[in-house]
Amino acid sequence: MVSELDVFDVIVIGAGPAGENVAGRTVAGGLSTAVVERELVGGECSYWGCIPSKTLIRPGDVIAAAQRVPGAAAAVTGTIDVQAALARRDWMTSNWDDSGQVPWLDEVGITLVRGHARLTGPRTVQVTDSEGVTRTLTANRAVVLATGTKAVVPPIPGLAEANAWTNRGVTEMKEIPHRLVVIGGGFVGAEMAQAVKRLGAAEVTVLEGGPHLLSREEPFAGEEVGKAFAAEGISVRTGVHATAVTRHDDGTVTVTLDDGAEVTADELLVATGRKPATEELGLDTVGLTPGRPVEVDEQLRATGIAQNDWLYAVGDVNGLALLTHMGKYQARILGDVLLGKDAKDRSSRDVVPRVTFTDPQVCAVGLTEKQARERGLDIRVISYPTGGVSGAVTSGDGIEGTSQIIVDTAREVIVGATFTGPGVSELLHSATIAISAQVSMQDLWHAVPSFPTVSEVWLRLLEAYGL
Ligand SMILES: Cc1cc2nc3c(=O)[nH]c(=O)nc-3n(C[C@H](O)[C@H](O)[C@H](O)COP(=O)(O)OP(=O)(O)OC[C@H]3O[C@@H](n4cnc5c(N)ncnc54)[C@H](O)[C@@H]3O)c2cc1C
Ligand SMILES: NC(=O)c1ccc[n+]([C@@H]2O[C@H](COP(=O)([O-])OP(=O)(O)OC[C@H]3O[C@@H](n4cnc5c(N)ncnc54)[C@H](O)[C@@H]3O)[C@@H](O)[C@H]2O)c1
Repeated sequence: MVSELDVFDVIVIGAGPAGENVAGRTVAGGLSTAVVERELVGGECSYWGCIPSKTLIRPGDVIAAAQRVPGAAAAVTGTIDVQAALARRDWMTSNWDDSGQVPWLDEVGITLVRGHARLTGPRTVQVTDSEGVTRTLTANRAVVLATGTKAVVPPIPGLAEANAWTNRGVTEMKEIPHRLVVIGGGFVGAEMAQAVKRLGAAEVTVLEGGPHLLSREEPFAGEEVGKAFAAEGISVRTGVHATAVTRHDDGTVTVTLDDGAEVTADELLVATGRKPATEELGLDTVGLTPGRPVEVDEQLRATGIAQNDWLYAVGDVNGLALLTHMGKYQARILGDVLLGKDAKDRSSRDVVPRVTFTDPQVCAVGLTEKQARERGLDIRVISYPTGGVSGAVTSGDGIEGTSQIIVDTAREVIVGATFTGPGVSELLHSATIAISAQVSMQDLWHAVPSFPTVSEVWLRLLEAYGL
């Protein structure tokens, strides 16, 4: 018999940023809501993603910024206090303890159920706790999958036995390795390679299969980051593939490459992408395929199930945009959908803002040039050096980078933008607004950037467009 205590309007599986935000919205709208979490409330972002990675990047970034300013540079003479930097990371992750996040759930009235959840059929979720005790929950209105992703570990011989770091190992590190080798030069690999080097590693080598770092972004962005990495002694090898990994008895690890070269280090970070956490979720019981992302429509409703009015997916698990802010956006939209409002996701496919927190930063939103051309859009690509405006020069010496917009000439609106340069992340939201609201080039001309700010690149880009 089903206990009334186990029946909710909404059951959310996963208490990461996406799951927490759906639950916050539905409970505020009067729907009884349970969240099931098998690890820590807060998810990957709080403990092994955004928060510890950005905290570990910050000390090196601050020093680099000061070193670009004559006068201030002279004041930066010491080395980073690594123990203090790691202690701050520990504080930022609450020592991987979620007791600080749980009271919010209680305060707003969300029921937290600890354990591993799996679907057992439409609207039913079985939860198994750490003692093996199971409980079956039933949802009157919706089950929301918000289970996130896990690191992909490619099938390279020896890798599974090499005790390599994924994002978890590197964000939890207790000391800085003397030598680090990184497989994969995407978001995680690039950010963490530079963080570890700046925290004091003697040698960092990034092995990237594609032609340049940050393969999802404009090619110039990855090339500029690669150039900056070379200048600070981070070795980048592109177009290479690992064929074997060996962990030796002395603790060192060797990666053998397809060109016969070998790289030996003290730690190995695997940063080759993510896979959806849907393998043990009971997707097969509702006609979906385990291990695949849960594809959704514009209302975040899972597709591929007949007459689906109950199963939804938000955040990384739906594979649309693997970023915290996008998962939270989807959660807000879904909250409104479940409360009966006419809400739709307008941004997760084509208006996704993303920042790679390397130095230089790579900030982009919307389509890349390649994506725009693949869609057959008639475009003009306009670019201007980020360092070519007074606001960059007053910020320091050697501020370089590229600002680029992609204009759909038929509609005279921007469909993609990329800004590279040190500390330019705050520029990005201006482009996000322009793209999301489809502001015309003519109207942008009247949005005057302040002098002397780096935002003046907007003025130069519009002039280069012909305004
Ligand atoms: C190193 C690193 C740095 C990153 N930096 C950034 C950044 O700077 N900015 C940014 O926007 N994004 C960043 N990301 C991405 C960001 O972490 C993810 O997009 C975000 O965590 C996704 O949120 P989510 O709620 O969808 O999933 P998650 O945060 O993965 O949460 C899912 C939760 O579901 C739980 N769960 C899974 N399966 C079950 C189950 N069957 N039963 C019960 N519970 C379950 C998990 O334990 C987890 O707590 C980074 C990622 C990494 C790895
Ligand atoms: N600042 C941020 O917002 C931020 C930071 C970190 C992660 N994230 C999110 O997490 C996701 C995952 O990040 P990620 O870096 O793991 O994945 P990614 O997809 O960004 O990069 C993976 C890289 O590994 C390379 N690669 C794959 N297999 C390889 C192999 N066998 N050998 C060599 N190279 C190989 C790929 O070419 C690619 O460049 C990102 O897509 C992003 O959405 C965001």
